[in-house]
Amino acid sequence: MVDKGRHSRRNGRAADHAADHAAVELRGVAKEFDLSRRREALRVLDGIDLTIARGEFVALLGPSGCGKSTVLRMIAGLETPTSGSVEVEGGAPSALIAEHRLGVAFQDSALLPWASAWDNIALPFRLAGRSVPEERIRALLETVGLEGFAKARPKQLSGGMRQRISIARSMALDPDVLLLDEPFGALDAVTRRRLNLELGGVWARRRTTTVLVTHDVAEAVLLADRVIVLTGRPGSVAHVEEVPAPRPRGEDFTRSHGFHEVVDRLISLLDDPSGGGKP
Ligand SMILES: Nc1ncnc2c1ncn2[C@@H]1O[C@H](COP(=O)(O)OP(=O)(O)OP(=O)(O)O)[C@@H](O)[C@H]1O
Repeated sequence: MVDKGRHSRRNGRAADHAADHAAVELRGVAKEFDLSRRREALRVLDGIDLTIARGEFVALLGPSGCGKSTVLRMIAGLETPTSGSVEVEGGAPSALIAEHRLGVAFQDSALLPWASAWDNIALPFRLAGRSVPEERIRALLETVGLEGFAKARPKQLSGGMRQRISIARSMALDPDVLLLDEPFGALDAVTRRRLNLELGGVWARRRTTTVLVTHDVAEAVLLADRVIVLTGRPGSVAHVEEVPAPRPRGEDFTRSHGFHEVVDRLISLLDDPSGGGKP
């Protein structure tokens, strides 16, 4: 079992101060991209307010291009907001990254092509200057169903298998905040559902604060405490859906009336041509 109190003990008063803060907080965030070919900047996001509590799992849904990945990239410190603020664990994302407390698995997460699955998953330990705990790497390979592929190089694996390595790698250091951008996108439906259930269990037990971008409404409802529907463009929060079921959730939840009711409501919101059914 993971000890979430370790940062409090390690960082003393700094952690006490951070305890006053949400895990992730976006306030009045807008994002514009300057495109040289256009006279006006492209306003991708506007007026995004989002507070994510410690241990909460939030899924971001919305039409293609509404800015979901941009939100995630700002939380990861890979983009800066044009206006507004983004705080992670009470500070700038860069502070969390420097302490190796942020895990990311993005669609395009590059694996080291010359390194084995094992070494790719072990990479965060090496980057953090820590010794590689063999048992942990073995357990992570097993969690993502790749126990027989420890020595395989990325090019010997399918796209879905590479994604699973990225997921395992993002979890390696047991981060405080986990950012996942369509991590299951290249998987077949059966493997996707199996991993949803299995990793959903792991994340719920560890209470890792998680932000997941997905196009799969059922996946969002199965995994998340809250589903945020963004509408475009510029992207803003159109709807917030609380999923009133304790995590971890099993297959019985996916067969329940409550699950299907929420999935149907979200699908009709996303289907609304007026732009995501603003309440
Ligand atoms: N670095 C960039 N430079 C210019 N435009 C960008 C950049 N990054 C994203 N955009 C634009 O911002 C908009 C939102 O992109 P983003 O990837 O955040 O959307 P998304 O909701 O995640 O889309 P999808 O669901 O298709 O992955 C798009 O119009 C995209 O072209």
